[in-house]
Amino acid sequence: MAVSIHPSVDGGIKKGSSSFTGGTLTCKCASDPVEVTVKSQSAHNHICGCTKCWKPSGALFSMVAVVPKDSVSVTKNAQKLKVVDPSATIQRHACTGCGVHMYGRIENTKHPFYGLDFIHTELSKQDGWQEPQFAAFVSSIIESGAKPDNMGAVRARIKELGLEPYDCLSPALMDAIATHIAKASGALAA
Ligand SMILES: N[C@@H](CCC(=O)N[C@@H](CS)C(=O)NCC(=O)O)C(=O)O
Ligand SMILES: [Zn+2]
Ligand SMILES: [Zn+2]
Repeated sequence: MAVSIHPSVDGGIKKGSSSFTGGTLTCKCASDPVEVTVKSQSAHNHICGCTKCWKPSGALFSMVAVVPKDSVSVTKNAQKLKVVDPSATIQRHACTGCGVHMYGRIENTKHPFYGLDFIHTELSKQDGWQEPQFAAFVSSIIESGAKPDNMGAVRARIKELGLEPYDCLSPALMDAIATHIAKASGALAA
């Protein structure tokens, strides 16, 4: 049986729609669910193996994308949200009822990704969100208890799905982060 990566990709990756302009994310509470409205298509969608990103139960990976923070608003039951780890770079606002992370925000204005919020588009009923582009922090699944001996099979399955596995972010995003830092330090002309 194929290794299960995440329910949104296990059956094959379905392309998003270039005309899609956003939708609503709903947590998993049976009553009074939190609702977040996103008025934008998502970008840089990827699966993430790190211990900090929210994963649906049983999944090895999370699926997470970014949107401009100004396109994100909490439209129902905001009182149920709480920041999981206030010391983290990404402030993940989770539902205190079901544990789902509704959005993650970077408050540090100097951070390379400041202005972008992190969202899990699987929480939306709408079709058309950008499909995942790569797999990040693959080795980190071991930190959640995945068997090191199975990593070859996990990476092979990710490749079979058409995604490239990386142990940090993708080269394009790592280059963007390094460029931002080099411009801030003066090593590169701004
Ligand atoms: N190996 C670590 C990696 C954590 C990590 O660096 N996660 C990345 C991808 S989400 C990140 O940008 N984290 C910032 C944060 O969590 O605030 C873990 O699994 O906990
Ligand atoms: Zn909830
Ligand atoms: Zn992550």
